[in-house]
Amino acid sequence: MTRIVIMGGGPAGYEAALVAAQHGADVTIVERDGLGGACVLYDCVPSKTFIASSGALAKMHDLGELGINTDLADTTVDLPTVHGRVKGLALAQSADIRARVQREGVRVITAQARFADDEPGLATHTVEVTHADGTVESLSADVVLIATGATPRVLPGAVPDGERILDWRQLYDLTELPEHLAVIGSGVTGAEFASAYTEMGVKVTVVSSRDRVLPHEDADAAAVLEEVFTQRGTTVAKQARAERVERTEKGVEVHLADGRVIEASHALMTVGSIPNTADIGLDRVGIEPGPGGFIAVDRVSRTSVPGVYAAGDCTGVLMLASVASMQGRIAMWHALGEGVAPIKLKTVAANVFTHPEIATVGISQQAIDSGEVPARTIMLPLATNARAKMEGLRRGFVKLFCRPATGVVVGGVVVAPSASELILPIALAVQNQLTVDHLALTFSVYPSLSGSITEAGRQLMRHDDLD
Ligand SMILES: Cc1cc2nc3c(=O)[nH]c(=O)nc-3n(C[C@H](O)[C@H](O)[C@H](O)COP(=O)(O)OP(=O)(O)OC[C@H]3O[C@@H](n4cnc5c(N)ncnc54)[C@H](O)[C@@H]3O)c2cc1C
Ligand SMILES: NC(=O)c1ccc[n+]([C@@H]2O[C@H](COP(=O)([O-])OP(=O)(O)OC[C@H]3O[C@@H](n4cnc5c(N)ncnc54)[C@H](O)[C@@H]3O)[C@@H](O)[C@H]2O)c1
Repeated sequence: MTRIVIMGGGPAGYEAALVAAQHGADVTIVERDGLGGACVLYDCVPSKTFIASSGALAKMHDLGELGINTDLADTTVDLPTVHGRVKGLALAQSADIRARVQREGVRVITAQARFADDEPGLATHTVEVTHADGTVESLSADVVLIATGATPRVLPGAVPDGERILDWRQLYDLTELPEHLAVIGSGVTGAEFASAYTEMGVKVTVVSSRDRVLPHEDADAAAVLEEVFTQRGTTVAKQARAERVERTEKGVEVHLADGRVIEASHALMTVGSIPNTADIGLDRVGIEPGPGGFIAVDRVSRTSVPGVYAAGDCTGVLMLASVASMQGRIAMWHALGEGVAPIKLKTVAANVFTHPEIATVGISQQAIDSGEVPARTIMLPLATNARAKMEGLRRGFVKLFCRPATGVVVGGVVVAPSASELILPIALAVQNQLTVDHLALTFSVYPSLSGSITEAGRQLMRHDDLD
């Protein structure tokens, strides 16, 4: 029986464990915290639960237009209940995952894991496991999966103190909403929290080191979000690199590299994550971490060392829970000799959970505009969609991209309140190489937002294509 040890019990680790157990391997997960990993306990799940509450408030802002009068001044946020719900759901989901993997026969050890091979190049690997009480156990493995995830990056001049200078994992310990939150970093994490706290009625200033929010996302989508921010009174400081954050009597001062100073009551640091690869004994197996400490893997999650695989955020390959899970499963299928297709990153669907949401799949507009990928494109504003008008939605759009000659769908973007749900038909088309004709001829419900997707397909149909 193949002995598999998995370091880390996040989506990469636990999904891998389920696959390996299903294929009859002897599987152990070593997780120092709780199953579900940082994803379930501190990052993805808590943030989306918090956003569910802020989203409920966001909807109330727009009710007046639909003829429903609400007194927003009378609406209050019961923060202990919101935070209690965030933490409770995370713990419950972690417990569910633990029960599920244990039901499948996986051994779960709550401890810190590191490689302890006597020398690199051995066929059997040794994983040393240190329990909280200091006792040490040694595990032999034919295959090891490194799935240790990542941790918030700390700027030396802005070390989180859990009171005024916070990382996103400390937010749910606040007893009151911040009066004025400076969000440092405008990547996906920063944008999501800036949007959520804005909806919660908090004054927010986003500190973006670039010329816009969401520098890695679709530029038109980012522009919509900036419009919403402006409308709701959220400020975006652009070309603003935070050098340090100092505590003052009343709150914090964010000192920017160009000399500007932003005052706020709290600072939320969202300046990225670093992989948890520094203290896991990589040198004992002969793995040299790449730039930033990430572990290089191929498309079936192999590292440079036989018998050692890596998956998830510690590899730096699209830091998404869905990608981590798929990398973990692929590693196990490969290790156990099952037929496996290498991961295809061009088909990954992702969503930014702002209001409105921004969902993307496949080739980006930027790759098309730069000439890297030839494609025909269409952008339909939601304002032209009958259902959107009924719902009072003025912002947002559907973009669809297809190959010039064949009409095969290669990507798309949806900006809408439920973009995370609406992106699926486009993702299905990209994954299965469907054409714009397939979308065009599909019945969508009338009236519906998804009607804009089939309409985009119709507008990209070209019978006179000679290329
Ligand atoms: C605020 C935020 C929101 C996000 N929202 C989304 C989202 O909506 N959708 C999405 O797809 N992705 C989201 N992500 C990304 C997603 O959380 C990560 O991609 C995902 O957690 C990666 O899973 P993983 O298994 O690689 O690592 P993790 O979830 O980080 O799990 C790794 C686990 O390994 C443990 N570990 C580390 N070292 C050791 C060791 N030596 N021994 C034992 N255990 C160890 C850690 O304690 C941790 O529990 C979000 C990220 C952030 C920061
Ligand atoms: N909804 C989701 O799926 C979701 C949510 C959150 C995060 N994630 C994923 O997690 C990964 C990390 O995202 P992230 O947003 O946490 O990190 P990131 O690295 O993508 O963004 C951090 C941003 O902070 C900026 N920055 C760094 N130092 C700065 C400074 N001193 N001053 C001002 N700005 C500074 C960087 O330029 C960058 O734009 C991404 O791959 C993302 O897709 C996904």
